[in-house]
Amino acid sequence: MTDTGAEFVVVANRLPVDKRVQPDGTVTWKRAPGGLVTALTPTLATREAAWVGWSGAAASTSLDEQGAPLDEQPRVDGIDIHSVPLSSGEIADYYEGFANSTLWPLYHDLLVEPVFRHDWWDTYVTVNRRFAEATAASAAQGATVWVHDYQLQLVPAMLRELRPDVRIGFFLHIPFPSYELFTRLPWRRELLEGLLGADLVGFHLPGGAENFLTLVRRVLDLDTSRDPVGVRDGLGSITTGTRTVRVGSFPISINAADVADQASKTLDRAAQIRAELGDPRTILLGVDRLDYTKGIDVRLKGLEGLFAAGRLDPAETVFVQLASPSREQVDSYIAVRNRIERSVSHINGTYGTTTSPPVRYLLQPVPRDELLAYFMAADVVLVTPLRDGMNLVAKEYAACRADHGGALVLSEFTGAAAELGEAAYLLNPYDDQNVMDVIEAAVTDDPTAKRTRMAALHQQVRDFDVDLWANSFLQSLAGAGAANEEIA
Ligand SMILES: O=P(O)(O)OC[C@H]1O[C@H](O[C@H]2O[C@H](CO)[C@@H](O)[C@H](O)[C@H]2O)[C@H](O)[C@@H](O)[C@@H]1O
Ligand SMILES: Nc1ccn([C@@H]2O[C@H](COP(=O)(O)OP(=O)(O)O)[C@@H](O)[C@H]2O)c(=O)n1
Repeated sequence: MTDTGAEFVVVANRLPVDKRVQPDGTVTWKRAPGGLVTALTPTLATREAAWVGWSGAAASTSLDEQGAPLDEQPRVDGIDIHSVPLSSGEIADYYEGFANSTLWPLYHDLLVEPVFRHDWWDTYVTVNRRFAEATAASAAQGATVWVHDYQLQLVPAMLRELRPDVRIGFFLHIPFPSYELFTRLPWRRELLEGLLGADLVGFHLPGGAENFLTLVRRVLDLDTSRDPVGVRDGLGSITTGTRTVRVGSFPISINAADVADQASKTLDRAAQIRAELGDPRTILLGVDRLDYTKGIDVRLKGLEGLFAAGRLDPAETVFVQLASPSREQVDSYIAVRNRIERSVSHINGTYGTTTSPPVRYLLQPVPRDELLAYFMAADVVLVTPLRDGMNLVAKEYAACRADHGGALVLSEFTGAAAELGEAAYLLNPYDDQNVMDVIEAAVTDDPTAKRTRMAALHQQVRDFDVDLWANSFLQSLAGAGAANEEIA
């Protein structure tokens, strides 16, 4: 960062770097691979950029050899990192509590009962203020600030108060609920007012944008546009005081060319995986954070039903579930893990042999290359969420399969279904029969029909990639910010 601050600032709950504290107390920071940092790499590379976020660990009080606090503001790969410290109590109340036990289930259609606690809300306000203050301190005069996701919905208004000169964009990565669900929140006004500090509020889908416009109109009694919101176009608008807040739909994507290129280098490993799994006729694959929204139990139940009915042969089928541990202290995550593990062991106990269990389940992070090799080995990838903002796994699989092999089973309740729904094998995860029918069709369908579908999926993700997402959001933000600055 220059003395006067960064011209482009990303604010997200997570930092794009991993902090490692060695036994001798030395600290190193390494770039962490992740969707958001990959998405923003080209933008970050062309400007003086900063990233404000949390390291993922409780704040340490470690000191260096001279007794000074360890550096929490390193520069990594040209990005100024501003680490926002959280105590273990704040992690419990802000991250595990309000973000992931209140907002996450509420915004994901009440898949589990949200918990409403005023003490969690108070910590959410405190932590959002800390993020806003760190951002205000790191942004140059007139900078562009892009705030991300449900953990930080109060930051836009807090930042606007501290720094009226900056352009503020906000993007929500998860679904945005209807009036009926959102208004359960005791803090509904505060959250909407928090978001209205932005010049542009973005969602994956037009439906989320339209829910937001309705809520602002009905809860805050503000004037809003009423026309349908388009994709990357046809923005909605809200008039608040002297400013206009623009509202839009910007479906996130991936760097498809890069994923295809990396995947093409994993073919030997993919063949080896197939052999290690016993060279079955069909390899089915699931790749998810272990989250109750992802419908891992839905696909296990579908598979069990197909084995039980003799529609799939467990001796010729292997289902690999790669699950990465997530939010492990939260009760609903502990419960879904127990459900999944019971189901895996029931299926293997009933339909397996001692040498060939039909389900292979891993609960640990998998290196990127290995993950891509699994995508190349899979005959069918099962993406079966009960609700999901986008789902990048579906897009990554489509990007990998430049060979037009494989098949994608995709839940209607993902954001990705809006773009991939025509060529994927689309299912309703709430309909047991449909889940079985669609998985069976994806396994047994005519190979030419499958190749046609995969060719269309691959082309879709190549045409609508992550640069388009970032550029279209930032262009709309520039327009919205400039219009507000003219009025001011
Ligand atoms: O940071 P965590 O608590 O470990 O959770 C990981 C991320 O999960 C969520 O991802 C969402 O964003 C994806 C990209 O837009 C989208 O494809 C997916 O549907 C969403 O669930 C969350 O929104 C992030 O903030 C978390 O960092
Ligand atoms: N075992 C796993 C599971 C997911 N992932 C990655 O985590 C990301 C998940 O993104 P997503 O949009 O599908 O879902 P969220 O976990 O962001 O809700 C993808 O980039 C996956 O490739 C992984 O690296 N290892």
